[in-house]
Amino acid sequence: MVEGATAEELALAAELPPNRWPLGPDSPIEAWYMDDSDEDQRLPHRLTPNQPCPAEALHALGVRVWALDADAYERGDPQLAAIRKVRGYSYEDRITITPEALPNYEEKIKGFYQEHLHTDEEIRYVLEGSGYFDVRDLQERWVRIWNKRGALLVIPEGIYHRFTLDTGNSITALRLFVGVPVWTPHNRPAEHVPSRSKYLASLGGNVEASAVLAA
Ligand SMILES: CSCCC(=O)/C(O)=C/O
Ligand SMILES: [Fe+2]
Repeated sequence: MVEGATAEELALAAELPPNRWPLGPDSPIEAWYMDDSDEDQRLPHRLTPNQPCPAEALHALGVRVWALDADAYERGDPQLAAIRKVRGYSYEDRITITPEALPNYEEKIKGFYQEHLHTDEEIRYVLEGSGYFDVRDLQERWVRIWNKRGALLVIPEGIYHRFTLDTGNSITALRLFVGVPVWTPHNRPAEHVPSRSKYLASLGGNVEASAVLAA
């Protein structure tokens, strides 16, 4: 139990089991396996036919999601407050990614789309617009996670991932963090970064199972 959190806060912040995840085309979050074409990164890159990534597969990779009421943000959303408290997210800022709003836009966009990992969780809450967070699964496939207004996404320390805008070309998101933020990306290969082995160890049997599947 998190110190100081009430039962109500714990319930509001609770992780949903994957079979109740708010994933799908009518939800703020949707996930699918990507094709390998090198067309514009902002296109959806769905396979034909589309192959959704099941919530259980994302959960097994350590990804966590919530669909929040973005309209409630400005008036102080109790669910977001509870998640922040229970998960210890003490830092918060806001990033808007458009050519006009983001200094060094072209360079930043390129950097976000380089496959990388971080030494902490990456936590983003979409307030406006949308974008794609791609994560690598254990068979080296890219899973594209489409995050729209209301999507709160947590991707684990040590997972290889990247970010791109979609064809809407705009996103405003909250960046949350435990303590003083460290944004440094470690571009692949980053096997020497302790967070990578920590991540793989955290997956436990999933790594062995995936090796068998990939063989
Ligand atoms: C919408 S947040 C921009 C992407 C980012 O901060 C990051 O680290 C991507 O991996
Ligand atoms: Fe990142």
